[in-house]
Amino acid sequence: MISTDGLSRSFRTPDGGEFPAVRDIDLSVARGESVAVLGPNGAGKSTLMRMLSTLLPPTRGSARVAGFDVSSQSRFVREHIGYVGQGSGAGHHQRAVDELVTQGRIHGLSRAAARGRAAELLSLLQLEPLARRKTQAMSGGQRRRLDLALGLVNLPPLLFLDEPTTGLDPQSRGHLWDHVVRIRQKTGMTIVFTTHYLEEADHAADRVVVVDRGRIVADGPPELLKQRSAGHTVTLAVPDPVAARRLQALLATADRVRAATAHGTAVTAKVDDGRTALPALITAARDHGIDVVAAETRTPTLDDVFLELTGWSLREAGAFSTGEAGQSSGAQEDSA
Ligand SMILES: Nc1ncnc2c1ncn2[C@@H]1O[C@H](COP(=O)(O)OP(=O)(O)OP(=O)(O)O)[C@@H](O)[C@H]1O
Repeated sequence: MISTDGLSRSFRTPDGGEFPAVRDIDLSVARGESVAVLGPNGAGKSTLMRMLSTLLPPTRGSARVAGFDVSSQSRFVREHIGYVGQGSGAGHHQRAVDELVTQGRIHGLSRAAARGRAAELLSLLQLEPLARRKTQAMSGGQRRRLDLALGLVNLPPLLFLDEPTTGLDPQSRGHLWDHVVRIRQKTGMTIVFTTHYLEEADHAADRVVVVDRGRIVADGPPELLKQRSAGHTVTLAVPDPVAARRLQALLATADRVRAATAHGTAVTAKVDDGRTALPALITAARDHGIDVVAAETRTPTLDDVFLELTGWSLREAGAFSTGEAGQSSGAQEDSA
């Protein structure tokens, strides 16, 4: 369904230079797959999606989508895809049903067929009670559901969703994904979506492509990410940064520790079982004359997963915000 070869996109910088937003992407997506493109702000996710959906020409490399070249056959590509961009694409003055009918007409449906399609989609996305409501009077979650319906008007075999849940509360996010999963089960549609949220990728994707600084740094089923992040994270606070670096060096070679990172006066260690490791690590520190002033154990966050995959903390790589509990695990140069 999608096949790219060295797909790249650079942007001109104000000083006349070039900024490589997407670099040498070789990606292949099979018919019926659901693929999550995961990464921090500025990683290049939207740029990649916009190239694949013909909204932005590549500066190098090529891509075929639904059997057509995105550069030379963009019209045919567009006939085979749905695209739901970031933010609300829905207009602000029409009623929901009219938005859908207009979109159907744009896709070449007769008025009657467009009305029929609008009714089907309103039902599918449980928007029937809101059919006559103007979009500016809808909640964020309702508007995103309408956006999703708009992306489905031409019954595309391939749907692109660019951060479809940004700005929604957790309940509305879950609700929207339930719809996407159901539509996919019903239609067998191929779906490619971008997200910041590991749990969304886990819920709705067969495969996760992690993008960092314009490149693919990991590609595989969500289990791959979870396996990488299995276990616990133990954080020990010590009185000063020198003690933290000493403790990091000590823990980096300790039996139970898979990786250790120092950041300021905190040392974070990746372990299989935090409950048994925590007392042992505190004892090891004290045996070496390092005072531990505070300690905590927690399950890994997406930030930890990303750190393991890329050596970068998501929070440091961009203005990343998940709303999840948890702290940044440490600076790249401090990684053990
Ligand atoms: N039209 C543009 N002109 C100049 N730079 C751009 C343009 N579009 C994107 N960029 C830059 O390219 C990089 C990748 O941006 P992109 O929007 O693809 O990232 P993203 O992974 O989708 O981020 P986010 O999660 O914030 O949406 C960023 O550094 C961005 O500033």
